[in-house]
Amino acid sequence: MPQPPPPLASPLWRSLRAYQIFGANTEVGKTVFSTLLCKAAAARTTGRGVAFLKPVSTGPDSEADDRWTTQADMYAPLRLPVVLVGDSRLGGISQTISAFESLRMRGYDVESVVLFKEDKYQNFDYLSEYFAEHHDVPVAGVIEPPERKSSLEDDVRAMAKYYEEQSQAKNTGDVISHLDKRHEQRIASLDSMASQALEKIWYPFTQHSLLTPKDINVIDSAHGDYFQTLAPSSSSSSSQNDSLLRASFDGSASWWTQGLGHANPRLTLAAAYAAGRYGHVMFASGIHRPALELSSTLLKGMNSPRLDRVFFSDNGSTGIEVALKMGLGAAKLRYGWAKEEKLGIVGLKGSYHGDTIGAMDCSEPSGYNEKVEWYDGKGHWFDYPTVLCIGGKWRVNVPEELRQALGEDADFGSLSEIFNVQGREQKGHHIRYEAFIRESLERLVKQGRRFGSVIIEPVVLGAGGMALVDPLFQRALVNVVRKSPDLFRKPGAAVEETSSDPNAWTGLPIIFDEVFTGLYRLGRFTSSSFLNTYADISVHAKLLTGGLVPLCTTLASENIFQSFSSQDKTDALLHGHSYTAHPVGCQVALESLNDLQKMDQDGSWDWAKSQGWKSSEASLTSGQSSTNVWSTWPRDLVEDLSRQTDRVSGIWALGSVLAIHIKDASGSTGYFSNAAQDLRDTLIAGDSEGANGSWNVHCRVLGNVLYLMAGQKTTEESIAQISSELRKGLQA
Ligand SMILES: CC(N)[C@H](N)CCCCCC(=O)O
Repeated sequence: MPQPPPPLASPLWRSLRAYQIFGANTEVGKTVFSTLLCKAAAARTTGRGVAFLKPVSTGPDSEADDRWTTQADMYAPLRLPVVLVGDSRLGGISQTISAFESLRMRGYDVESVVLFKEDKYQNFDYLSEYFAEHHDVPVAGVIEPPERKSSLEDDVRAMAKYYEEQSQAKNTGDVISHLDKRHEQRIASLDSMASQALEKIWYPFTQHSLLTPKDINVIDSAHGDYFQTLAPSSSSSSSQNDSLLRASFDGSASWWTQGLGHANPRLTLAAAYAAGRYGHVMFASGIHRPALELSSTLLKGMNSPRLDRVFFSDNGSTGIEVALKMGLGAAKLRYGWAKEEKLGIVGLKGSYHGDTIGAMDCSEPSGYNEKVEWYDGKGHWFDYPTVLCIGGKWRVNVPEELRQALGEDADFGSLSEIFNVQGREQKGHHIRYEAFIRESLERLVKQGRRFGSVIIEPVVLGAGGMALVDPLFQRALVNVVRKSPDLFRKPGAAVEETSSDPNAWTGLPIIFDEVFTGLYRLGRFTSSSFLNTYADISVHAKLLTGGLVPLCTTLASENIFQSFSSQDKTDALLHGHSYTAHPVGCQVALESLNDLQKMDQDGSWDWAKSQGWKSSEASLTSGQSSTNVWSTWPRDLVEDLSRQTDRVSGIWALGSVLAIHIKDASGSTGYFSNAAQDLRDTLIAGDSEGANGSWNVHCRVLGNVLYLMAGQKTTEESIAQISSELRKGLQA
């Protein structure tokens, strides 16, 4: 089978300069200007060649090379500096400005506009002023070529004379000088960025004293799943002939946000449209189409009888704070707790719901919060069984301390079998879980603990170390809490009336933090579906906007919503960010969700599902399709790597996430372990043998866990290439 080409590096060399000529229209003189610029450049580069390439033909079917993508989109990953040939004819001003804007919106640097100077429409005069004033881009005018002669010979002679004269004209020379200057500036800027960053930036989740310039990922641009980063060899003396940039797979999906590809033109256009139509508009007591349509799309996609209302905020952390206010507020009201009777949350060990202090307080004490002055963990965090592939077997691992209550580790034939929660319930697997949870809660309540909400990340605990939780345990937790209002009401308080609303919360409001796990990250619209249950409050961000802009939504049931309704203004949910429901985010989210849902429906992920995940297991008797639990990462990759038991303690893959738990010789795990660092360094060093330069995999680790997160548009070829790097990296 022919090998797919390695990921594409944007071409940028110290000596060789490459430019792209775009025309604002047909017949504007692309060939003439290309010839003039090549001749002018050749005159300056004694002994070195100047080459010109017309990569594709357009036009009618019989002449066109490609009809499926615009050329502006097709070449975008190369991000060559652009010379735009403007249109000097009637209508040419708007043609030229539109072309410029379309290129700029796609991330091109239009360095120079060139066009014919002619007297009738005088577009040159207008455009020179326009581009100088609005974009600081120089416009060069060149006299028009001579009229076509009747004889070919005369015509060739006249054009040769024209090219000779105009390539030496000052205006043409100025274009080349300007391009040279901009080239030098671009490289100088890339060269100095890392050291400047060390002086000016305060990085997130980074110990600066350990940081050197070489640790800083200098990103020139990004496209699809790849950053274009400054290659380590770029500063060496041999670099005159090496591309300064290399493709770097964005292995953390830019901190779990990326789904539809960097610089996705549809999302960019959606953002530009909303910015152009609204900018940002105040949302309290207002409404705009993008927010309303997004709310309907989200609620419909969640398909939950318990979710009716959408509250907008900025990012996952703030969306969680909103959810906590909703859940704790509703519980306090229902059970009649006084203001000073503080309520805690029920959660899971290692959970992490955001970096703001309220969100931190619902995580157990850990390295993340131990030095945060105001941190005050408020809750109980259950330990739980996790799922890992170990030595080729899919296993539910029960922590040592829980074995007496929950039983021993159990092996399953596949991940799908573990996720068949209804099938496992029919076999009674949940009974010990439920008993353990009920007994633990009873004990805590007897000790005087009070709870106001359950908050969990369905299935995967992200920042807590990419732990894949046994979904049956989380389902048991939800079910026990819902069946146990007796544990949560204020002692001595009258038993509350049963609500006529079948979807009213019972026990405690259940909050699902789907910020990382939802919206197809794990292969499904909502990760709650893995638990086969519905939340009362559900938080969504990250993939919500396909990876372009921050936005968060907290969805709630009508019943929760009504808890805040009274004649007293202070009973309302007094919360609202300045950029609440910003139209740009809403429009981008709408576009993202539509695209993701379309991909789900049209079988875009069939290639991934058929990589070993689509099997017909006899155990799947409850109408649950085995293909519902699948990953972008091939099953044989996961199972093969899991057999490297000398280095790997376990591995799992679900949706676009692959998590490798590396053994730590010192026995320590968690964020402060360094066990996964070697593998990360190997992947970052990259494949130096790529045909058009080296490429690498940029990723982050969570202590002893190295995870890779593909996008929802990542191709089978990319996954195969990265899988091969991973196999090599683990053997190294
Ligand atoms: C990205 C995100 N949701 C959280 N704010 C940070 C999670 C911890 C990541 C730590 C790291 O990458 O070093």
